[in-house]
Amino acid sequence: MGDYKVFTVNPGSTSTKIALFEGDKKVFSANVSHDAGALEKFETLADQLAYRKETIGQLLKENQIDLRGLDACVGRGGGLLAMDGGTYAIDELVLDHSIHAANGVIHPACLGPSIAKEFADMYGAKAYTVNPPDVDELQDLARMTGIKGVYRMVHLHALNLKETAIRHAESLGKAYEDCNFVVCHIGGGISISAHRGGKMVDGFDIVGGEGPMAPTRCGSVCAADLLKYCEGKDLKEVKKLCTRSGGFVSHTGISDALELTRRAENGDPYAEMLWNTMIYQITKCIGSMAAVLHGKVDGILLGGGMVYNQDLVNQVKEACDWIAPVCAYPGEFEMEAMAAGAGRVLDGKEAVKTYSGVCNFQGFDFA
Ligand SMILES: Nc1ncnc2c1ncn2[C@@H]1O[C@H](COP(=O)(O)OP(=O)(O)O)[C@@H](O)[C@H]1O
Ligand SMILES: CCCC(=O)OP(=O)(O)O
Repeated sequence: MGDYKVFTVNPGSTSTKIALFEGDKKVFSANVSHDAGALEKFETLADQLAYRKETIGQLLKENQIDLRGLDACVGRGGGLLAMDGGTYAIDELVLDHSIHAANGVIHPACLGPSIAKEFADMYGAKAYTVNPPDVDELQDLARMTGIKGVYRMVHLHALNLKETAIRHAESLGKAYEDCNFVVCHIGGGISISAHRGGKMVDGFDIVGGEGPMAPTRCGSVCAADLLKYCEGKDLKEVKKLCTRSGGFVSHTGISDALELTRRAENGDPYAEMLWNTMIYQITKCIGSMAAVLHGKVDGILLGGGMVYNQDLVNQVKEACDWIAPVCAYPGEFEMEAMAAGAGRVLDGKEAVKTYSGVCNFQGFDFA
């Protein structure tokens, strides 16, 4: 990659991460934690924009970071209508759809494009968003459900999943497009996905209640049980089980997996059962993605914060390494992925994409 100066911005639920890259070298990074109360006072995501930008400006000033000569600024995206993977120019449509969460998924990542565009304009740089969670490359077979008119659409940690896959393919001396992988992000939310020919051809929707239970998410639940559970309840509150109040939060009130494992180690049988159940469900989902790839799997790749836990990695290996080698990439490469995505288009290795604003799946002609 050329020696491009790229500034990356990743707004999260309780943090704002920034990083500056020169070529593939990270020359500065910072992660500001926001007090939950400080964010709660903002009614809408858009209301947080000024506060987030101010936080970033202050960080740059305190650390004497000079963005002059910037080539590109990349913001993690969100809120966009389903799209193919790639690096997208941030234009008026991206700005409008992300800040207003056109797809109805309200997540702080939606602030990324607005922040990136502002810094890019300030320094005469390009503004991009790379593989936002709205990337949906499902194959047709993965779309249909048993209810007429209901089709599967997914949201996943596309940024980290794809970067992990690209890096692992490189380590095998291959191109991502020539490999088959099952790639997982195991953090506050858990993404499990099947990658073939450089596309995420199947996966579980992390905002819709699919896949394994996660620290903040309920995961797949029998439809009949869920309908019964909904009786007499506020549906808005029930829906939060899919993204915020499910999983460990529903059972224990805490989302911190590290704390849950401490409780399990100290002999709490409930915590131990939850931990083992989550891992069991992860392995079942990995198995189903391996079947999607007809068993031709070059690797099962594990990323995300919980992969720092050796027990989790061991249990997944024990259950799944008959399918393919299980490789752990603890933490995430989100900032690196954004810089690399900008680098690929600045280098001309990949064409920059224009967001169409039209969902990339429009149903089947015959159904
Ligand atoms: N050694 C560990 N054992 C168990 N959980 C861990 C460990 N290290 C980090 N975690 C958990 O990982 C989760 C955060 O993962 P991360 O990928 O950063 O989350 P997010 O996807 O929300 O950004 C937290 O619940 C944290 O407690
Ligand atoms: C919009 C989906 C992105 C997401 O769920 O990320 P986290 O799990 O990090 O909240």
